Amino acid sequence: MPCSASSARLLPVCRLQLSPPPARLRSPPPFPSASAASLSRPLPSPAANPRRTREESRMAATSAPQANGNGSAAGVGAPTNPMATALLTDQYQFSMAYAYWKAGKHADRAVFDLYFRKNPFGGEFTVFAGLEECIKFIANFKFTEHDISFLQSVMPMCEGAFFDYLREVDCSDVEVYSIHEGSVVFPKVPLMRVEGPVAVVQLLETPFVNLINYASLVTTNAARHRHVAGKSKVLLEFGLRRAQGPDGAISASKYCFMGGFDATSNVLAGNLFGIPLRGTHSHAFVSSYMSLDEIPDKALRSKDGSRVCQDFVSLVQEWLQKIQVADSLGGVFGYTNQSELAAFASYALAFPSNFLALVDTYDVMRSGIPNFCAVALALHDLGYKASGIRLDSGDLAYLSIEARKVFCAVEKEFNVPGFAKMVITASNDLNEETIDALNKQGHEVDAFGIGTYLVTCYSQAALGCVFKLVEINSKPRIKLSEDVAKVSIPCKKRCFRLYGKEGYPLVDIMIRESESSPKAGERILCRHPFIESKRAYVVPQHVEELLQCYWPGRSDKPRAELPSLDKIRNRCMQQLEKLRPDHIRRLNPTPYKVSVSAKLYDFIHCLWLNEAPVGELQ
Ligand SMILES: Nc1ncnc2c1ncn2[C@@H]1O[C@H](COP(=O)(O)OP(=O)(O)OP(=O)(O)O)[C@@H](O)[C@H]1O
Ligand SMILES: O=P(O)(O)OC[C@H]1O[C@H](OP(=O)(O)OP(=O)(O)O)[C@H](O)[C@@H]1O
Ligand SMILES: O=C(O)c1cccnc1
Ligand SMILES: [Mg+2]
Repeated sequence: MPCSASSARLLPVCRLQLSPPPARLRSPPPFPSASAASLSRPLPSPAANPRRTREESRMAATSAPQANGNGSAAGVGAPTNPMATALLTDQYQFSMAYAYWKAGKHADRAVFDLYFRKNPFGGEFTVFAGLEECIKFIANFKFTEHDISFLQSVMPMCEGAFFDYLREVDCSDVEVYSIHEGSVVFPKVPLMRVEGPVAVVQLLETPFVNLINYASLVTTNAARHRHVAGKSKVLLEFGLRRAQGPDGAISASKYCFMGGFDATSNVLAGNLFGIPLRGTHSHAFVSSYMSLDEIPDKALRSKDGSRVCQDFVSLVQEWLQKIQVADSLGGVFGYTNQSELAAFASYALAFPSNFLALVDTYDVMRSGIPNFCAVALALHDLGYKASGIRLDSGDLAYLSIEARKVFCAVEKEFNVPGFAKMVITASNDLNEETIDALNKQGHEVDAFGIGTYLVTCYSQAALGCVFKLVEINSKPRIKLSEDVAKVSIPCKKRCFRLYGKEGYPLVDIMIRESESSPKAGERILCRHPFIESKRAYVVPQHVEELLQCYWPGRSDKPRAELPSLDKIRNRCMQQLEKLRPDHIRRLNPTPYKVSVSAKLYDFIHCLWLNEAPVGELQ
């Protein structure tokens, strides 16, 4: 607890014994939960400063300068991060491009699959994100003269004509087929299939994997936090200060919103993507005040404008006295910290319609809560409705329950309808586990502010997406490994999600491009790609083709539109709701089935035998 020279005056003194102080993190006494209405309260309108709607943000991005005509023609705009340019790749991609070129192989038609091998966070689902940024990346893919000079300087061994070739390279002959962004996805199924001249697609490997990896990881993390918190809670992303640099922070804000968060504290993300902005205030604001004398203008006009209270601070003090002597509050509130009261009163004068106080700077129950109630009741006299409190330390279950008890008592004692439903926001190193623990203990938190664990994906550092060659010049290719999980699934494939009678997805199936699609009502054999004994007949009620054309290159396929962030978020929410609950539960979730057709199964194993040299025992 912070302490100043004048601590004797500042420290709250407890007159009567409060309910026993909690042993750290012990289970609290039970208390009825807040009504549904308090939990489903709509988000207050976003920050008052001019901000773009999500649609305007998209339009602005769409009109961003284009590096080449192709991107412009596609009208998809520039990547969010201006560092996402053609040089943002690993050096070995250029080495390979040169070797392909030297061998006259650079224009060979290659097909690569982008997929991951294992769901993150010990779960059995992943949310796919980052597609829009990949499409923006290829729409703008072009080497500038500056890039070419740099490449010449670092690859002096390469023939000059190679750089003339690079000057002409763009993604106009590349095709990208992708699962819709925001979809729930599973290991081994291609999230994207990228086709094109092998040298060019090879250059795309690193940036594509980079743009998908963290995006999908953090979206999944956000979706997991949403799942554990439940639909009715407000989730605020507070990670900017803790994220891995500005790009990590901006990406986190965008993708946490996609994964089900309601708002962010990150102002630039609000501006770029139209994500609702939310925020409270910090401890510094509270501790910057020393006394009530620091408030020069104490006047506050009533909400309806009909009258002016000349001394709002005195009104607050009157209310504090009433709280201190109120019988129904059990006379538990003694002397509160007056510098905290000054900070709250001052904040209320600045934001009378959105008053929210951080109540844990000195002592939550002995000072923060009564001071908050005094200011909130004074605001109520003038027709305003306070928003609530934020708890940022201590036992959040216990404190939220105790705070709610006080709000209920105040509502009754002073006949202030709605006071009991004051929003309680909690923050402080929250994550899936702590929210789960709070749920198990019982709590009265309405909104969670989550930073570090969410945006750094603390419990898993990377998703581990890979980009593997599956076909070249129409010849299927395979990558073998001692570890079966790492053997790639060859061939240009089409992928389908088969839904069962109850509307849940049953299994994803990959088939060779030449095979006919699975059809609703028709029985199909689904085989585990590598384990012979694992197979099942499925009669789907509904069949969904997963890979859609998002970048047609020179083909005449229609291009799927990139949806708005809101639409992607809705897709994510809906897909998670459609998934069988045992696939998303936290403890021992059931793996979702991923399969191949009988033909593809046979082909994989035939190619495997062909490519694997037969060992010889001596
Ligand atoms: N009832 C609870 N059950 C489980 N975990 C909780 C509960 N209440 C709080 N926590 C978590 O316990 C941890 C408390 O951390 P710590 O002891 O460092 O913080 P504090 O002392 O309360 O706050 P600070 O150090 O910021 O003053 C946080 O991660 C918080 O989210
Ligand atoms: O805890 P996180 O999930 O990362 O959420 C963000 C945190 O950032 C702020 O305080 P900060 O951590 O900067 O200071 P504090 O811990 O001393 O409050 C805020 O009060 C949260 O506690
Ligand atoms: O607005 C807040 O309360 C906030 C924002 C960022 C980090 N911690 C808290
Ligand atoms: Mg902290």
